[in-house]
Amino acid sequence: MSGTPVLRVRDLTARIAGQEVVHGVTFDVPASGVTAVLGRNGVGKTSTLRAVLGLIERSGEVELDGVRVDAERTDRIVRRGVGYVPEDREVFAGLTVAENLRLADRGGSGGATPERRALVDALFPDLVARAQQRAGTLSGGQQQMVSLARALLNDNRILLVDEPTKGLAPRIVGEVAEALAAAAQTVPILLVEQNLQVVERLAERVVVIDAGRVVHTGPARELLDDADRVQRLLGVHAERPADETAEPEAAR
Ligand SMILES: Nc1ncnc2c1ncn2[C@@H]1O[C@H](COP(=O)(O)OP(=O)(O)OP(=O)(O)O)[C@@H](O)[C@H]1O
Repeated sequence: MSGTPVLRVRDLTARIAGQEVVHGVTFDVPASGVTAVLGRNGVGKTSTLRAVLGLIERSGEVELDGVRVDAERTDRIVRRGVGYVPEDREVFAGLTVAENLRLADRGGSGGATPERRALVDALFPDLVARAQQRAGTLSGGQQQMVSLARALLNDNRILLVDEPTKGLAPRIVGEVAEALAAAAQTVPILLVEQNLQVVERLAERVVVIDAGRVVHTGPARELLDDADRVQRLLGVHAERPADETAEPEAAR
């Protein structure tokens, strides 16, 4: 891998309610593009993201742009420029789209600038049209766009995006993937994703986790081209986009 990684994770261990769920994971995230975190259900992908953010008890080393942040509180890590798009989207259902975005603005030098607002408006024209609509009345895909837009408003060094296409209809999965691809032109993304077509579309590199441990890292293409290894590591068959009969959800 060339260049200094934006995120270096070394021997990261995480606990939930005293029980260890991530057992010493080590990986790097390059300073550009999309790095996908793959693995079967319940292997510790979400917990790894949450441990990086300090949302759950953890030990080990986390470096952001060469600076150790593993002893810092979540709010400090976020202010250093780590954006989080959680699995459940977590939009404020009773607030409008515009209010959701306004609340997400971190302010100060890392907050929304006119340029960043323009970028978000260009990426999500549907949200501009629905600025006064309550977020709770949006579709799942639109709520995902709000969640992504909130993270993109701020000046982040990296985005941690957790299963953004989960539960979405195939057409909407494509739209979310397009938005992520455009976002990845502006900020490196660490993406938890189970849909291998989306991984193939977006990711340059993969980190595969099994039972709380990293079992494979490397170029996405190399893994996805190796059906036996995909089956062994992920327990699924790699569905190729060219395969018109493939049901995206079948890859989960
Ligand atoms: N709040 C919790 N309390 C207790 N155990 C939890 C909690 N959240 C997660 N776990 C356990 O931690 C382990 C890792 O879960 P995690 O959500 O990180 O996995 P994951 O790979 O992201 O799974 P999924 O693909 O299902 O989202 C699992 O065994 C899970 O049961």
